[in-house]
Amino acid sequence: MRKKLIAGNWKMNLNVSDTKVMLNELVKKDLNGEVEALICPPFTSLDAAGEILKGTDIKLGAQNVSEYEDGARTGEISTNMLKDLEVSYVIIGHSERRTYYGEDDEVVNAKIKRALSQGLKVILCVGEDEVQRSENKHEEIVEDQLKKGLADISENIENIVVAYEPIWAIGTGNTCSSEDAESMCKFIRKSISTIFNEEYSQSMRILYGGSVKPSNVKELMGNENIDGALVGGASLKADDFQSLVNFGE
Ligand SMILES: O=C[C@H](O)COP(=O)(O)O
Repeated sequence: MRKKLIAGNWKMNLNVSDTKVMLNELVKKDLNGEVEALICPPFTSLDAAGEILKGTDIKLGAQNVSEYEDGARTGEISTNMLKDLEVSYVIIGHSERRTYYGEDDEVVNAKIKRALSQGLKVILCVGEDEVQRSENKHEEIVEDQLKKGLADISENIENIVVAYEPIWAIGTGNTCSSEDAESMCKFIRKSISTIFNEEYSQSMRILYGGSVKPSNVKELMGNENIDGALVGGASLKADDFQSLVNFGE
């Protein structure tokens, strides 16, 4: 049985004071214990967030990590630094990193290898853009991202989560239909069985991301192959995040 995961990706939002206000409110709320809740704040808020989440069931994640060990890499953050702050998950290959910072599949693969080797859990993001979808190339694009991103990985594969995020649905309010999201998550599970094996593909969690909100989370989570959500905008407020974890209740 795959435990559902609701992950909040705050992106470049909420400074340290805002983080404290949001999380102090969130930790007082009743959250569905059957669902794993994860908050991924900006690097600058990880320490403060970790202090507040300590002793709760809400996990802490980062939005990016370097593929290199500690050393002369100005502006980068290492796995060692994340682990020091009790971070357990890291998002890798988000479309905003791929598009705005030129992260290609090779870099994504190196980051995943580094994170897994250090015992971090990875949320690998894949997804097609609007043109690729209109040309009916979405499966081909996603399969290619999975094959390249997960190439030559055999260590700690149970720590990989995949998030299907169609770029045209991110931050636009255009949610992918529940049927299309399920169809792509099912396709991803099939691809994973080819890359690794059938047994592992059945145990791996696959999330949907792109304009998930309290009003549509229940329908999306009712699908057989959708094991959670990676949520941007709707994860920034404690009430909304509670509602996401409680599937709209
Ligand atoms: O990582 C989260 C996704 O990019 C979705 O963002 P969104 O919920 O604001 O559409």
